[in-house]
Amino acid sequence: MFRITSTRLLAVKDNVASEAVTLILARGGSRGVKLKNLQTVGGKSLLSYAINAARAAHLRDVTVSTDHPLIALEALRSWYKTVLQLKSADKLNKFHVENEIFVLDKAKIFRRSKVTATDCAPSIWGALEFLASRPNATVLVLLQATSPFTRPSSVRGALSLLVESESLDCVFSVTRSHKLRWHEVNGKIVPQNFKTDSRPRRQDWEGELLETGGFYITRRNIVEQGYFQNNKRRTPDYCAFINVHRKMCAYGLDKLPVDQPLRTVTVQIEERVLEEIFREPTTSTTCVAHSPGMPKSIGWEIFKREDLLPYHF
Ligand SMILES: CC(=O)N[C@H]1[C@H]([C@H](O)[C@H](O)CO)O[C@](O)(C(=O)O)C[C@@H]1O
Repeated sequence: MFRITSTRLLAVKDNVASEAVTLILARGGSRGVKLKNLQTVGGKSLLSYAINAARAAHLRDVTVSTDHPLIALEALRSWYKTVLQLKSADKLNKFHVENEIFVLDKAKIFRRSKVTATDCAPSIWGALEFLASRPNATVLVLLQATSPFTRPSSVRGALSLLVESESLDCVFSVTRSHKLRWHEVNGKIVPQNFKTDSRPRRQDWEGELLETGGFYITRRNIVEQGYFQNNKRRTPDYCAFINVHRKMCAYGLDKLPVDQPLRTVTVQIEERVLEEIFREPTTSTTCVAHSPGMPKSIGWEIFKREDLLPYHF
């Protein structure tokens, strides 16, 4: 498992990273939640979180691919908070079209075709359609708007990891889980990742990696073969995994605190606590909860929420 550090972030070779293109797929016809990409969390649309993450990660070439005018408008609004106030025709005339992509300064909107925006179309179709218009791109960064907590530093770090390591074909976001899974077989429940007579203890088990869906960074040749990930071998030889914030995985979108201000300070503290426990699972709970700069109540709140009590001592 790789950890992204700020030193690594500084080491990004901009010339290589510049061959990377970032894509946010945001179709209008989402079935489960209508116009899902425009739904808000903490007062901001899911799409704007993805755009902001891309901008904060200093990704140079970011495109939103959509088949829906409101989504295109929201993409522009997120790029330029004032775009809705652009009343002068002069400003609007600055739009131009390049290879099917509407460009307004740095904001790019790709007109997604109906075929790649249907219910049964997988993301890879949208990615392939877009890449066809970008023959010089060697790396695709796919950001999913359904993960509003994707951290810019994770994306930037993941991209540098890929561009620095020729042997890597893809880097995508995962989280580590120690949950015991069961599945149903003919009306009976059967343990899936453990045996009932030897239940793993958290501290003796490295857990499992769960794909969070936050981002997928893949070399062009792999995408052209129809995949975001290759399955040649396990990490770190071909795929690398970034441990991203557990929250993305632990909370479904439906459980997010919709339209309530996000407590970002808590998120950072939470990450510190969890990292500490992953690094040293035998650390005492009291020790972590009382570490310098850690408000006591928050420490305990995190343990409770993450089911680390009473299992973590
Ligand atoms: C890159 C990719 O395959 N994206 C797919 C994601 C991820 O599989 C999921 O986010 C992983 O958690 O799921 C969907 O959004 C979904 O099921 O509606 C479809 C989308 O095509």
